[in-house]
Amino acid sequence: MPVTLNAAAPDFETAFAALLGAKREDSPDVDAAVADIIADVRARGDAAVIALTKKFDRVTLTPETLRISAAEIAAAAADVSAEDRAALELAATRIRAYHERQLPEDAEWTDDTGATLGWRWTPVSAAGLYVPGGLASYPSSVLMNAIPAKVAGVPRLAMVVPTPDGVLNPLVLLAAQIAGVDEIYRIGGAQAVAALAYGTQTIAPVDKITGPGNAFVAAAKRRVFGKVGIDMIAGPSEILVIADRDNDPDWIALDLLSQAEHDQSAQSILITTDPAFGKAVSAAVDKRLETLERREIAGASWRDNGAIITVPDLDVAAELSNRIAPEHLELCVADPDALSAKITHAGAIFLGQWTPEAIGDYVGGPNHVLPTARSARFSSGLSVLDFMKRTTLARMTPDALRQIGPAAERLAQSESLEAHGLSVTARLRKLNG
Ligand SMILES: NC(=O)c1ccc[n+]([C@@H]2O[C@H](COP(=O)([O-])OP(=O)(O)OC[C@H]3O[C@@H](n4cnc5c(N)ncnc54)[C@H](O)[C@@H]3O)[C@@H](O)[C@H]2O)c1
Ligand SMILES: N[C@H](CO)Cc1c[nH]c[nH+]1
Ligand SMILES: [Zn+2]
Repeated sequence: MPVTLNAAAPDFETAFAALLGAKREDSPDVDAAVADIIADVRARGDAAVIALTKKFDRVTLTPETLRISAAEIAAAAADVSAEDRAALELAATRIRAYHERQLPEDAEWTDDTGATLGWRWTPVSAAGLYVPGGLASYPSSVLMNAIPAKVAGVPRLAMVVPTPDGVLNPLVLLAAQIAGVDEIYRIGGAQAVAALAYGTQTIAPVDKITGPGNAFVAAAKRRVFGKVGIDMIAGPSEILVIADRDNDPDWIALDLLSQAEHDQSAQSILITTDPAFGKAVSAAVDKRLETLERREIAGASWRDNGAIITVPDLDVAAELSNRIAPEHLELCVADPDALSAKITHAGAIFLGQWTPEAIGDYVGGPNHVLPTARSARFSSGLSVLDFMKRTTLARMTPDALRQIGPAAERLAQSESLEAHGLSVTARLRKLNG
Protein backbone atom coordinates (compact mmCIF):
# COMPACT_ATOMS: atom_id res chain seq x y z
CA MET A 1 0.00 0.00 0.00
CA PRO A 2 1.26 3.50 -0.71
CA VAL A 3 1.67 5.89 2.22
CA THR A 4 -1.43 7.97 2.98
CA LEU A 5 -0.80 11.26 4.75
CA ASN A 6 -2.97 14.10 5.98
CA ALA A 7 -1.25 17.49 6.09
CA ALA A 8 -3.48 18.49 9.02
CA ALA A 9 -2.47 15.52 11.19
CA PRO A 10 -0.15 16.18 14.17
CA ASP A 11 2.48 13.67 13.03
CA PHE A 12 2.44 14.92 9.42
CA GLU A 13 5.87 16.64 9.48
CA THR A 14 7.61 13.46 10.67
CA ALA A 15 5.88 11.28 8.08
CA PHE A 16 6.48 13.82 5.27
CA ALA A 17 10.17 14.12 6.22
CA ALA A 18 10.44 10.31 5.99
CA LEU A 19 8.88 10.41 2.51
CA LEU A 20 11.31 13.14 1.38
CA GLY A 21 14.31 11.36 2.86
CA ALA A 22 13.56 7.92 1.42
CA LYS A 23 16.64 6.69 -0.43
CA ARG A 24 15.23 5.44 -3.69
CA GLU A 25 18.43 5.72 -5.71
CA ASP A 26 21.15 7.12 -3.52
CA SER A 27 22.21 3.84 -1.93
CA PRO A 28 25.77 3.21 -0.72
CA ASP A 29 25.59 -0.34 -2.19
CA VAL A 30 24.89 1.00 -5.67
CA ASP A 31 27.64 3.58 -5.35
CA ALA A 32 30.20 0.99 -4.18
CA ALA A 33 29.33 -1.33 -7.07
CA VAL A 34 29.61 1.57 -9.51
CA ALA A 35 33.01 2.64 -8.13
CA ASP A 36 34.34 -0.88 -8.84
CA ILE A 37 32.88 -0.90 -12.35
CA ILE A 38 34.45 2.46 -13.21
CA ALA A 39 37.85 1.37 -11.84
CA ASP A 40 37.67 -1.81 -13.93
CA VAL A 41 36.84 0.08 -17.15
CA ARG A 42 39.66 2.55 -16.50
CA ALA A 43 42.11 -0.30 -15.96
CA ARG A 44 41.07 -2.72 -18.69
CA GLY A 45 39.11 -0.67 -21.25
CA ASP A 46 37.25 -2.76 -23.84
CA ALA A 47 37.92 -6.02 -21.98
CA ALA A 48 36.13 -4.74 -18.87
CA VAL A 49 33.22 -3.30 -20.86
CA ILE A 50 32.81 -6.61 -22.68
CA ALA A 51 32.93 -8.67 -19.45
CA LEU A 52 30.47 -6.38 -17.65
CA THR A 53 28.09 -6.41 -20.62
CA LYS A 54 28.16 -10.20 -20.54
CA LYS A 55 27.45 -10.15 -16.80
CA PHE A 56 24.65 -7.56 -16.71
CA ASP A 57 23.09 -7.71 -20.20
CA ARG A 58 23.87 -11.34 -21.08
CA VAL A 59 25.41 -10.34 -24.41
CA THR A 60 28.75 -11.57 -25.76
CA LEU A 61 30.62 -8.81 -27.60
CA THR A 62 34.05 -8.30 -29.11
CA PRO A 63 35.86 -5.00 -29.72
CA GLU A 64 34.60 -5.25 -33.32
CA THR A 65 30.92 -5.67 -32.33
CA LEU A 66 30.77 -3.06 -29.56
CA ARG A 67 29.74 -0.48 -32.16
CA ILE A 68 26.51 -0.98 -34.10
CA SER A 69 27.38 -0.94 -37.79
CA ALA A 70 25.88 1.36 -40.42
CA ALA A 71 24.41 -1.71 -42.15
CA GLU A 72 22.63 -2.81 -38.94
CA ILE A 73 21.25 0.69 -38.44
CA ALA A 74 19.99 0.87 -42.03
CA ALA A 75 18.42 -2.61 -41.79
CA ALA A 76 16.67 -1.81 -38.50
CA ALA A 77 15.43 1.55 -39.79
CA ALA A 78 14.02 -0.11 -42.91
CA ASP A 79 12.11 -2.54 -40.67
CA VAL A 80 10.09 0.17 -38.91
CA SER A 81 6.46 0.62 -39.99
CA ALA A 82 5.40 3.81 -41.75
CA GLU A 83 3.13 4.69 -38.79
CA ASP A 84 5.92 4.36 -36.22
CA ARG A 85 8.30 6.35 -38.45
CA ALA A 86 5.70 9.11 -38.84
CA ALA A 87 5.20 9.28 -35.05
CA LEU A 88 8.96 9.55 -34.47
CA GLU A 89 9.27 12.22 -37.13
CA LEU A 90 6.43 14.24 -35.62
CA ALA A 91 8.12 13.99 -32.22
CA ALA A 92 11.50 14.99 -33.71
CA THR A 93 10.02 18.01 -35.49
CA ARG A 94 8.29 19.28 -32.35
CA ILE A 95 11.33 18.66 -30.10
CA ARG A 96 13.62 20.43 -32.62
CA ALA A 97 11.29 23.46 -32.90
CA TYR A 98 11.13 23.80 -29.10
CA HIS A 99 14.88 23.49 -28.62
CA GLU A 100 15.82 25.88 -31.44
CA ARG A 101 14.28 28.62 -29.32
CA GLN A 102 16.86 27.90 -26.60
CA LEU A 103 19.89 28.84 -28.74
CA PRO A 104 21.67 31.56 -26.78
CA GLU A 105 23.01 34.82 -28.24
CA ASP A 106 26.60 36.02 -28.18
CA ALA A 107 27.11 39.53 -26.79
CA GLU A 108 29.69 42.33 -27.19
CA TRP A 109 29.69 45.97 -26.02
CA THR A 110 32.08 48.81 -25.31
CA ASP A 111 31.84 50.41 -21.85
CA ASP A 112 32.57 54.00 -20.84
CA THR A 113 36.31 53.33 -20.33
CA GLY A 114 36.61 52.14 -23.93
CA ALA A 115 37.03 48.46 -22.91
CA THR A 116 35.26 45.98 -25.17
CA LEU A 117 33.61 43.14 -23.27
CA GLY A 118 31.38 40.22 -24.12
CA TRP A 119 30.90 36.50 -24.35
CA ARG A 120 30.68 33.83 -27.01
CA TRP A 121 28.91 30.46 -26.93
CA THR A 122 30.52 27.35 -28.44
CA PRO A 123 29.41 23.72 -28.44
CA VAL A 124 31.31 20.91 -26.73
CA SER A 125 33.37 18.86 -29.21
CA ALA A 126 31.91 15.47 -28.32
CA ALA A 127 28.79 14.46 -26.41
CA GLY A 128 28.04 11.02 -24.97
CA LEU A 129 24.32 10.30 -25.00
CA TYR A 130 23.01 7.69 -22.55
CA VAL A 131 19.84 6.00 -23.76
CA PRO A 132 18.35 3.61 -21.20
CA GLY A 133 17.34 0.11 -22.17
CA GLY A 134 17.29 -2.26 -19.23
CA LEU A 135 13.60 -2.56 -18.33
CA ALA A 136 12.08 -0.71 -21.31
CA SER A 137 13.29 0.70 -24.62
CA TYR A 138 13.45 4.46 -25.18
CA PRO A 139 13.48 5.73 -28.79
CA SER A 140 12.03 8.95 -27.37
CA SER A 141 15.12 9.42 -25.16
CA VAL A 142 17.32 9.20 -28.27
CA LEU A 143 15.50 12.23 -29.69
CA MET A 144 15.51 14.09 -26.36
CA ASN A 145 19.30 13.67 -26.04
CA ALA A 146 20.45 14.05 -29.61
CA ILE A 147 18.27 16.87 -30.94
CA PRO A 148 19.40 19.55 -28.47
CA ALA A 149 23.02 18.44 -29.05
CA LYS A 150 22.58 18.84 -32.80
CA VAL A 151 20.86 22.22 -32.38
CA ALA A 152 23.83 23.30 -30.24
CA GLY A 153 26.18 22.29 -33.10
CA VAL A 154 28.06 19.44 -31.35
CA PRO A 155 30.28 17.84 -34.03
CA ARG A 156 30.44 14.31 -32.55
CA LEU A 157 27.51 12.47 -30.95
CA ALA A 158 28.36 9.07 -29.43
CA MET A 159 25.36 7.15 -28.10
CA VAL A 160 25.30 4.14 -25.76
CA VAL A 161 22.30 1.86 -25.25
CA PRO A 162 22.18 -1.53 -23.52
CA THR A 163 20.75 -4.46 -25.47
CA PRO A 164 19.68 -7.00 -22.81
CA ASP A 165 19.88 -10.53 -24.25
CA GLY A 166 20.95 -8.94 -27.53
CA VAL A 167 17.53 -7.38 -28.16
CA LEU A 168 17.22 -3.79 -29.42
CA ASN A 169 14.05 -2.00 -30.50
CA PRO A 170 14.62 -0.92 -34.16
CA LEU A 171 12.94 2.42 -33.36
CA VAL A 172 15.95 3.28 -31.17
CA LEU A 173 18.20 3.01 -34.22
CA LEU A 174 15.75 4.84 -36.48
CA ALA A 175 15.50 7.66 -33.93
CA ALA A 176 19.32 7.87 -33.87
CA GLN A 177 19.36 8.08 -37.65
CA ILE A 178 16.66 10.79 -37.71
CA ALA A 179 18.48 12.83 -35.06
CA GLY A 180 21.93 12.49 -36.68
CA VAL A 181 23.83 10.42 -34.09
CA ASP A 182 27.35 9.58 -35.31
CA GLU A 183 28.30 6.45 -33.31
CA ILE A 184 26.18 3.91 -31.42
CA TYR A 185 27.59 1.36 -28.92
CA ARG A 186 25.50 -1.54 -27.56
CA ILE A 187 26.49 -1.09 -23.94
CA GLY A 188 24.74 0.33 -20.88
CA GLY A 189 24.92 0.90 -17.16
CA ALA A 190 27.91 2.29 -15.25
CA GLN A 191 30.35 0.58 -17.64
CA ALA A 192 28.98 2.59 -20.58
CA VAL A 193 29.24 5.86 -18.64
CA ALA A 194 32.83 5.00 -17.66
CA ALA A 195 33.74 4.11 -21.27
CA LEU A 196 32.38 7.45 -22.49
CA ALA A 197 34.17 9.39 -19.76
CA TYR A 198 37.59 7.70 -19.86
CA GLY A 199 37.59 6.13 -23.31
CA THR A 200 38.62 2.58 -24.23
CA GLN A 201 40.62 1.13 -27.11
CA THR A 202 37.44 1.32 -29.25
CA ILE A 203 35.47 4.23 -27.80
CA ALA A 204 37.01 7.72 -27.88
CA PRO A 205 36.24 9.74 -24.74
CA VAL A 206 33.64 12.50 -24.83
CA ASP A 207 33.48 15.87 -23.08
CA LYS A 208 29.93 15.77 -21.73
CA ILE A 209 27.60 12.90 -20.82
CA THR A 210 23.86 13.43 -20.83
CA GLY A 211 20.76 11.33 -20.49
CA PRO A 212 18.59 9.42 -18.06
CA GLY A 213 19.11 6.01 -16.55
CA ASN A 214 18.60 3.81 -13.53
CA ALA A 215 20.31 4.17 -10.16
CA PHE A 216 23.58 2.65 -11.51
CA VAL A 217 23.71 5.13 -14.38
CA ALA A 218 22.90 8.05 -12.07
CA ALA A 219 25.63 7.01 -9.61
CA ALA A 220 28.16 6.61 -12.45
CA LYS A 221 27.39 10.08 -13.79
CA ARG A 222 27.94 11.53 -10.31
CA ARG A 223 31.30 9.76 -10.12
CA VAL A 224 32.68 10.79 -13.53
CA PHE A 225 31.67 14.43 -13.10
CA GLY A 226 34.79 16.54 -13.23
CA LYS A 227 36.53 14.30 -15.75
CA VAL A 228 33.60 15.13 -18.04
CA GLY A 229 30.60 17.40 -17.69
CA ILE A 230 27.20 15.90 -16.95
CA ASP A 231 23.75 17.35 -17.48
CA MET A 232 22.12 16.47 -14.15
CA ILE A 233 20.98 13.48 -12.12
CA ALA A 234 18.10 12.08 -14.21
CA GLY A 235 17.36 8.87 -12.35
CA PRO A 236 14.22 6.80 -11.74
CA SER A 237 11.12 8.69 -12.88
CA GLU A 238 8.76 10.64 -10.63
CA ILE A 239 5.37 12.24 -10.90
CA LEU A 240 3.44 14.44 -8.51
CA VAL A 241 -0.20 15.10 -9.41
CA ILE A 242 -2.11 17.86 -7.63
CA ALA A 243 -5.78 17.21 -8.31
CA ASP A 244 -9.08 18.55 -7.02
CA ARG A 245 -12.24 16.45 -6.90
CA ASP A 246 -13.35 17.51 -10.41
CA ASN A 247 -11.24 14.90 -12.15
CA ASP A 248 -11.83 11.37 -13.38
CA PRO A 249 -10.06 9.16 -10.79
CA ASP A 250 -9.12 6.71 -13.54
CA TRP A 251 -7.29 9.40 -15.55
CA ILE A 252 -5.29 10.40 -12.49
CA ALA A 253 -4.61 6.74 -11.65
CA LEU A 254 -3.19 6.22 -15.14
CA ASP A 255 -1.04 9.34 -14.87
CA LEU A 256 0.42 8.00 -11.60
CA LEU A 257 1.00 4.56 -13.13
CA SER A 258 2.58 6.05 -16.25
CA GLN A 259 5.69 6.87 -14.22
CA ALA A 260 5.43 3.94 -11.79
CA GLU A 261 5.72 1.53 -14.72
CA HIS A 262 9.24 2.79 -15.60
CA ASP A 263 11.00 1.23 -12.63
CA GLN A 264 10.18 -0.12 -9.20
CA SER A 265 12.33 2.74 -7.88
CA ALA A 266 10.03 5.27 -9.62
CA GLN A 267 7.79 7.41 -7.43
CA SER A 268 4.19 8.58 -7.94
CA ILE A 269 2.48 10.93 -5.51
CA LEU A 270 -1.04 12.39 -5.45
CA ILE A 271 -1.85 15.52 -3.49
CA THR A 272 -5.56 16.26 -3.28
CA THR A 273 -7.88 18.59 -1.42
CA ASP A 274 -10.54 15.87 -1.18
CA PRO A 275 -9.92 12.67 0.87
CA ALA A 276 -12.79 10.86 -0.90
CA PHE A 277 -11.16 11.63 -4.27
CA GLY A 278 -7.87 10.26 -2.93
CA LYS A 279 -9.62 7.00 -2.02
CA ALA A 280 -11.25 6.83 -5.46
CA VAL A 281 -7.85 7.25 -7.16
CA SER A 282 -6.32 4.60 -4.92
CA ALA A 283 -9.10 2.16 -5.90
CA ALA A 284 -8.64 3.06 -9.59
CA VAL A 285 -4.89 2.38 -9.35
CA ASP A 286 -5.57 -1.03 -7.80
CA LYS A 287 -8.07 -1.85 -10.53
CA ARG A 288 -5.66 -0.84 -13.29
CA LEU A 289 -2.89 -2.86 -11.64
CA GLU A 290 -4.96 -6.01 -12.15
CA THR A 291 -4.43 -5.86 -15.90
CA LEU A 292 -1.57 -3.47 -16.68
CA GLU A 293 1.17 -5.21 -18.72
CA ARG A 294 3.92 -3.88 -16.47
CA ARG A 295 1.90 -4.46 -13.28
CA GLU A 296 4.81 -6.05 -11.44
CA ILE A 297 7.09 -3.04 -11.81
CA ALA A 298 4.32 -0.43 -11.48
CA GLY A 299 2.77 -2.25 -8.50
CA ALA A 300 6.10 -2.47 -6.66
CA SER A 301 6.80 1.22 -7.29
CA TRP A 302 3.31 2.26 -6.10
CA ARG A 303 3.48 0.00 -3.04
CA ASP A 304 7.02 0.96 -1.98
CA ASN A 305 7.29 4.61 -3.04
CA GLY A 306 3.74 5.85 -3.76
CA ALA A 307 1.88 8.33 -1.59
CA ILE A 308 -1.50 10.03 -1.33
CA ILE A 309 -1.50 13.26 0.63
CA THR A 310 -4.63 15.16 1.65
CA VAL A 311 -4.26 18.92 2.08
CA PRO A 312 -6.68 21.58 3.35
CA ASP A 313 -6.16 23.87 0.34
CA LEU A 314 -4.07 24.42 -2.79
CA ASP A 315 -1.66 26.79 -1.04
CA VAL A 316 -0.54 23.91 1.17
CA ALA A 317 -0.40 21.70 -1.95
CA ALA A 318 1.99 24.19 -3.60
CA GLU A 319 4.15 24.41 -0.47
CA LEU A 320 4.50 20.62 -0.21
CA SER A 321 5.13 20.35 -3.94
CA ASN A 322 7.98 22.84 -3.67
CA ARG A 323 9.51 20.77 -0.88
CA ILE A 324 9.23 17.61 -2.99
CA ALA A 325 10.66 19.38 -6.10
CA PRO A 326 9.27 16.67 -8.40
CA GLU A 327 10.57 15.74 -11.81
CA HIS A 328 7.06 16.03 -13.30
CA LEU A 329 4.20 18.03 -11.79
CA GLU A 330 0.65 17.75 -13.12
CA LEU A 331 -1.80 20.45 -12.06
CA CYS A 332 -5.31 19.01 -12.52
CA VAL A 333 -7.20 21.86 -10.87
CA ALA A 334 -9.73 24.47 -12.00
CA ASP A 335 -7.12 27.25 -12.35
CA PRO A 336 -3.77 25.58 -13.15
CA ASP A 337 -2.12 28.90 -14.10
CA ALA A 338 -2.81 30.39 -10.66
CA LEU A 339 -1.40 27.29 -8.96
CA SER A 340 1.58 27.17 -11.35
CA ALA A 341 2.53 30.72 -10.31
CA LYS A 342 3.15 29.36 -6.79
CA ILE A 343 5.46 26.56 -7.95
CA THR A 344 9.15 27.33 -7.59
CA HIS A 345 10.79 23.89 -7.87
CA ALA A 346 9.74 21.32 -10.51
CA GLY A 347 11.43 19.82 -13.56
CA ALA A 348 8.38 20.16 -15.80
CA ILE A 349 4.83 21.39 -15.18
CA PHE A 350 1.78 20.03 -17.03
CA LEU A 351 -1.15 22.41 -16.86
CA GLY A 352 -4.74 21.20 -16.72
CA GLN A 353 -6.46 17.86 -17.03
CA TRP A 354 -5.98 17.70 -20.81
CA THR A 355 -2.20 17.52 -20.44
CA PRO A 356 -1.19 14.03 -19.36
CA GLU A 357 2.49 13.84 -18.48
CA ALA A 358 2.99 11.22 -21.21
CA ILE A 359 2.54 13.95 -23.83
CA GLY A 360 5.70 15.52 -22.44
CA ASP A 361 7.49 12.16 -22.59
CA TYR A 362 6.97 11.94 -26.34
CA VAL A 363 5.62 14.77 -28.42
CA GLY A 364 4.98 17.96 -26.44
CA GLY A 365 8.29 19.55 -27.42
CA PRO A 366 10.03 20.23 -24.06
CA ASN A 367 12.72 17.78 -23.02
CA HIS A 368 11.82 14.68 -21.00
CA VAL A 369 15.31 14.28 -19.53
CA LEU A 370 14.58 15.94 -16.21
CA PRO A 371 16.08 16.24 -12.72
CA THR A 372 14.96 13.62 -10.18
CA ALA A 373 15.48 12.91 -6.48
CA ARG A 374 14.65 16.53 -5.50
CA SER A 375 17.42 17.89 -7.72
CA ALA A 376 14.88 20.19 -9.43
CA ARG A 377 15.71 22.47 -6.46
CA PHE A 378 18.95 23.34 -8.28
CA SER A 379 18.88 21.94 -11.81
CA SER A 380 16.79 22.01 -14.95
CA GLY A 381 15.75 19.67 -17.72
CA LEU A 382 18.15 18.91 -20.58
CA SER A 383 18.49 21.82 -22.99
CA VAL A 384 20.66 23.19 -25.80
CA LEU A 385 22.69 25.05 -23.15
CA ASP A 386 23.84 21.74 -21.65
CA PHE A 387 25.82 21.12 -24.84
CA MET A 388 27.39 24.59 -24.94
CA LYS A 389 29.73 26.65 -22.86
CA ARG A 390 30.30 30.39 -22.66
CA THR A 391 33.70 31.99 -23.13
CA THR A 392 34.13 35.55 -21.92
CA LEU A 393 35.89 38.20 -24.01
CA ALA A 394 37.72 41.38 -22.90
CA ARG A 395 39.81 43.89 -24.89
CA MET A 396 41.47 46.92 -23.22
CA THR A 397 42.58 50.03 -25.01
CA PRO A 398 45.53 52.04 -23.62
CA ASP A 399 43.01 54.52 -22.25
CA ALA A 400 40.89 51.81 -20.62
CA LEU A 401 44.01 50.30 -19.02
CA ARG A 402 45.01 53.73 -17.69
CA GLN A 403 41.59 54.07 -16.04
CA ILE A 404 41.09 50.65 -14.47
CA GLY A 405 44.67 49.27 -14.27
CA PRO A 406 45.62 51.02 -10.98
CA ALA A 407 42.76 49.27 -9.14
CA ALA A 408 44.08 45.94 -10.43
CA GLU A 409 47.57 46.85 -9.15
CA ARG A 410 46.18 47.56 -5.67
CA LEU A 411 44.14 44.34 -5.55
CA ALA A 412 47.18 42.31 -6.68
CA GLN A 413 49.18 43.88 -3.84
CA SER A 414 46.47 43.02 -1.34
CA GLU A 415 46.60 39.38 -2.51
CA SER A 416 50.43 39.41 -2.43
CA LEU A 417 50.55 38.30 -6.04
CA GLU A 418 53.42 40.43 -7.29
CA ALA A 419 53.60 39.24 -10.90
CA HIS A 420 49.92 40.00 -11.35
CA GLY A 421 50.45 43.60 -10.29
CA LEU A 422 53.67 43.99 -12.28
CA SER A 423 52.01 42.77 -15.51
CA VAL A 424 49.77 45.82 -15.26
CA THR A 425 52.46 48.18 -13.94
CA ALA A 426 54.81 47.38 -16.85
CA ARG A 427 52.17 48.45 -19.35
CA LEU A 428 51.14 51.55 -17.41
CA ARG A 429 54.82 52.63 -17.22
CA LYS A 430 55.09 52.35 -20.99
CA LEU A 431 51.88 54.36 -21.42
CA ASN A 432 52.95 57.03 -18.95
CA GLY A 433 56.33 57.29 -20.72
N1 LIG B 1 14.61 11.26 -15.28
C1 LIG B 1 14.48 11.10 -16.57
O1 LIG B 1 14.56 12.06 -17.32
C2 LIG B 1 14.22 9.73 -17.15
C3 LIG B 1 13.86 9.55 -18.50
C4 LIG B 1 13.67 8.24 -18.99
C5 LIG B 1 13.86 7.16 -18.14
N2 LIG B 1 14.21 7.40 -16.84
C6 LIG B 1 14.53 6.33 -15.91
O2 LIG B 1 15.61 5.63 -16.49
C7 LIG B 1 15.64 4.35 -15.92
C8 LIG B 1 15.89 3.31 -17.00
O3 LIG B 1 16.28 2.16 -16.32
P1 LIG B 1 16.51 0.79 -17.05
O4 LIG B 1 16.92 -0.17 -15.98
O5 LIG B 1 15.34 0.49 -17.89
O6 LIG B 1 17.73 1.01 -18.07
P2 LIG B 1 19.22 1.54 -17.88
O7 LIG B 1 19.81 1.51 -19.23
O8 LIG B 1 19.27 2.81 -17.13
O9 LIG B 1 19.94 0.44 -16.97
C9 LIG B 1 20.28 -0.83 -17.47
C10 LIG B 1 21.71 -1.13 -17.08
O10 LIG B 1 21.84 -1.10 -15.66
C11 LIG B 1 22.92 -1.93 -15.30
N3 LIG B 1 22.56 -2.74 -14.14
C12 LIG B 1 21.39 -3.35 -13.88
N4 LIG B 1 21.47 -4.04 -12.73
C13 LIG B 1 22.73 -3.89 -12.26
C14 LIG B 1 23.43 -4.36 -11.12
N5 LIG B 1 22.85 -5.14 -10.21
N6 LIG B 1 24.71 -3.98 -10.95
C15 LIG B 1 25.31 -3.17 -11.85
N7 LIG B 1 24.70 -2.70 -12.97
C16 LIG B 1 23.42 -3.05 -13.15
C17 LIG B 1 23.22 -2.83 -16.45
O11 LIG B 1 24.48 -2.51 -16.94
C18 LIG B 1 22.17 -2.50 -17.50
O12 LIG B 1 22.73 -2.44 -18.80
C19 LIG B 1 14.34 4.15 -15.17
O13 LIG B 1 14.62 4.32 -13.79
C20 LIG B 1 13.48 5.29 -15.67
O14 LIG B 1 12.55 5.69 -14.70
C21 LIG B 1 14.41 8.64 -16.34
N1 LIG C 1 8.98 9.69 -18.12
C1 LIG C 1 10.37 9.54 -18.50
C2 LIG C 1 11.16 10.61 -17.78
O1 LIG C 1 11.13 10.42 -16.42
C3 LIG C 1 10.60 9.67 -19.99
C4 LIG C 1 9.94 8.64 -20.86
C5 LIG C 1 10.39 8.12 -22.01
N2 LIG C 1 9.45 7.29 -22.47
C6 LIG C 1 8.44 7.29 -21.65
N3 LIG C 1 8.74 8.12 -20.66
ZN1 LIG D 1 7.61 8.23 -18.87
